[in-house]
Amino acid sequence: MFMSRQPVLESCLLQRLHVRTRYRMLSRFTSPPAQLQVLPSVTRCWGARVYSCLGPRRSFAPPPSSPLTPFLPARSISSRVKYPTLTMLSPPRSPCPKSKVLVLGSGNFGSCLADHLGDSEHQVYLWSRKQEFVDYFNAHHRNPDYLKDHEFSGNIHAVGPDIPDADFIKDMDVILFAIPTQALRENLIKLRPNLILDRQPLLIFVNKGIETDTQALTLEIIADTCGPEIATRATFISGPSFAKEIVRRQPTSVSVASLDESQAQRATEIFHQPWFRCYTGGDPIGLELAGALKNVYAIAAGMADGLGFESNTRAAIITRGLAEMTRIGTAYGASPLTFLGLAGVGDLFMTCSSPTSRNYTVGYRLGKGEKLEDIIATLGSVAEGVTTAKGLKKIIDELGVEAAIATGIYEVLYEGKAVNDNVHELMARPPSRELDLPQTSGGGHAGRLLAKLGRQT
Ligand SMILES: NC(=O)C1=CN([C@@H]2O[C@H](COP(=O)(O)OP(=O)(O)OC[C@H]3O[C@@H](n4cnc5c(N)ncnc54)[C@H](O)[C@@H]3O)[C@@H](O)[C@H]2O)C=CC1
Ligand SMILES: O=C(CO)COP(=O)(O)O
Repeated sequence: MFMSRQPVLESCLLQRLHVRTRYRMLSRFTSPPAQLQVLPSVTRCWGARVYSCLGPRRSFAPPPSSPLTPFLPARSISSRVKYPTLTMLSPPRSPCPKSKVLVLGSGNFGSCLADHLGDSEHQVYLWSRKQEFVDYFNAHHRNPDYLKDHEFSGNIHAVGPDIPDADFIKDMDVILFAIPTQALRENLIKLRPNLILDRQPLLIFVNKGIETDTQALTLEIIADTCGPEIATRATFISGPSFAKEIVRRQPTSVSVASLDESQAQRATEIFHQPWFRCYTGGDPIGLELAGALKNVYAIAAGMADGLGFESNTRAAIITRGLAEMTRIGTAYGASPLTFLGLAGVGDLFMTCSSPTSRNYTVGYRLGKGEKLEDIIATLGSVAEGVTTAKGLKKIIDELGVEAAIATGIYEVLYEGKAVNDNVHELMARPPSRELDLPQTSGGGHAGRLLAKLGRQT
């Protein structure tokens, strides 16, 4: 997945002796994991390399279907079970330079990324608006609400419940926002007076959604609340990246984009590790749209699975969903290429095909006949696709692009359309050309947004 297998095998043959010698040198490592002992030698070597590259985790429970399962220790999710430290065989890239990072939002993704950065020896402050969270986290180094079985990096200190003040912020090198899109504006309004422009930390955003009332992307929310200078330098990370897999150091790759690519490069330097690859780009608008829209198609895919449809249907939803989101994105003024990247098809494929996805789960439960209010009330975590579908509908209407799947999901969620009728209506449409990109003039919505930022299209 993250490297071609042939070079891996070749380099493993060269490294095999080296790795084994180093195993013997490790006094704390008494015997290799059982899985590595029973595998054929070349495979064992590859396994040893992957295992050493991924390093130890305090929590680890590879799913039975994982392709890496044979190479990874059958570690209990309980952190009471300790495994030998193998990071020294392939240590994390040392962060250059070591940074002070404030993570806003202590849900699944905020706490997961705080852990990732803490493991890279950055000094991390994890903000929560709840005092109970702050007290519990600092006492136990665990998140009481999400990723509950994971023991978090010792380099994280929880802060809150008030938003950090100007004195605190001026010491930060990075502020990472992992707050759901609908709550971002209110938090940026609170934070803005504490940001000093000439000592502006790197601002990174990982939320995937569209603001319902305004149809604004995050870039526009930042421009509205903090001004064009801050928005232009804002950096966005998106891509197939389930929090619970990142904390287990499963190989993960993401897209990182900013209008100021030097900022995207800075973010990459902070996040990139052998188990977490970052690919930089300069189309934050496309990256944001891709991340937000894939959640709507994940609801559609889950709904089809919930109704009992199988592989043909899911493949059609993923492929037609990609065509649709590329069409919407292009009409908006984003680059169609961005939708072929990790933030586009990568994340679309993952969330449309995994019950780990909350958006897929919303769709699945709708397909099984549950009511939306009941699903939201019991999901326990945000599913951004539900609110995004509403903002997206207005964008689709304004752009005048054909987007039958997204429109159907909007009608199911907000107009009471039955899920079965939705499928029948989608299938009963007359035949059409498969792939067409809309013509854009004047840069579309992106042109207006960039003009707001003082940028020419
Ligand atoms: N969980 C995942 O694997 C990934 C999530 N994301 C995105 O990251 C964003 C956050 O998602 P999760 O952390 O998973 O959500 P979550 O539901 O696990 O946590 C949300 C966090 O935001 C906080 N929050 C909610 N309303 C708030 C407000 N008004 N002010 C301040 N804080 C507030 C909650 O207390 C909670 O700590 C979403 O946009 C999501 O799409 C992106 C990639 C992966
Ligand atoms: O965006 C995600 C992973 O990349 C998480 O997806 P869900 O929000 O559907 O769980």
